[in-house]
Amino acid sequence: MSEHTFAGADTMIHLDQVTKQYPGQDRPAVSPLTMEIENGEFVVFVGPSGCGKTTTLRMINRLVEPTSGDIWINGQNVTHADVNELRRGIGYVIQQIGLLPHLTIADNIGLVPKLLGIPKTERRSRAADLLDLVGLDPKTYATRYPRQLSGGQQQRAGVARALAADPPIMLMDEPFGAVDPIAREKLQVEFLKLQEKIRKTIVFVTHDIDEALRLGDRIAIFDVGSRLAQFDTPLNVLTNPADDFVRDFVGAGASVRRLSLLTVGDVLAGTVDDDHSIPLHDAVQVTLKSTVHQALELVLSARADGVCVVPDLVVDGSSTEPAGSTKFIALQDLLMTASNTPGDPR
Ligand SMILES: Nc1ncnc2c1ncn2[C@@H]1O[C@H](COP(=O)(O)OP(=O)(O)OP(=O)(O)O)[C@@H](O)[C@H]1O
Repeated sequence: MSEHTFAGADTMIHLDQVTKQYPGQDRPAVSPLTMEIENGEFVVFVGPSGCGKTTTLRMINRLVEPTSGDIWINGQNVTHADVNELRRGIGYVIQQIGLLPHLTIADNIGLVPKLLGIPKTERRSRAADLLDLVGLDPKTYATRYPRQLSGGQQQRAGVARALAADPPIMLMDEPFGAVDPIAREKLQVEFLKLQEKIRKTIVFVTHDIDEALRLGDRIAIFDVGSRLAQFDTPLNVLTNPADDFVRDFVGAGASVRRLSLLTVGDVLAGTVDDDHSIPLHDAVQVTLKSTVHQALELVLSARADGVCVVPDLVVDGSSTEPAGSTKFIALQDLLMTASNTPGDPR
């Protein structure tokens, strides 16, 4: 395997001009695509059906072999490397879950560790730890069979199984696609908390723009033929859509989505620091990390004049902000942020 020479030092996955032409198809499923994903980054592929998201994802662990181009993982060219070795470092979660019905949940999770020769007692305790991590009580669920779990619970067990060999990379193809909207939102929130702990490099495919905006550090918006229309942070996608395709894909409601991503701290950072007098009696308190959406809800329900931005969480008795940094943002300025949405033409 040759060493990588040109991508950034922190790059975990580098797709370099990869293409996929399936046999018998007129057009390539993926035309030359180049992208870099950093170590510990959560990247979401989103786009209309048939634009090559799954094909691209599967080229990373070579479930689909690229027709041309190179795949680099952590500085190594793995385009022609041993696939078993490659896949050991890559967890894979799919919508259909793929838990084996005749094995208990603990044995399903222990499958890959077993192949790696890890002894039974260690496999058991690792399965229990992983079940804990994904929010399933091992005492209850370790000995159950997949059919004895709900769809959402099976999905969590699928995530635990993908994490069993502690791979640095996780590929996830519509993992929450089959669960109902409420369970899905809960899984998303829990999965974000999990990612804060495990800091894996994650590539996640979805059709759902809201899921993409909620989860991704960056989102890759695919157009037909795998044209990468935009690869950027959720806020930038909403604020500065690269073209009409992205603008249409994000669609109506970009303003509201943007307000859920923009924090009060972002608003303050963009304002001139003139000396506002603070009418404390008419302001509700928020922190720098509150979203503009939350701030507006509070102000409107309290019929206040604005928000008083108090320092963030107090850690060890000392705040993370210097004393005396309390700022006031008037309702009209919050509303200006709401109307200042270049991402939403409507
Ligand atoms: N095994 C295959 N053989 C031939 N063509 C295929 C194969 N798999 C996918 N394709 C075609 O390649 C294109 C890209 O498919 P892919 O599944 O990667 O898209 P996608 O964006 O993930 O779609 P979806 O969101 O519907 O899952 C489609 O036109 C699809 O029909």
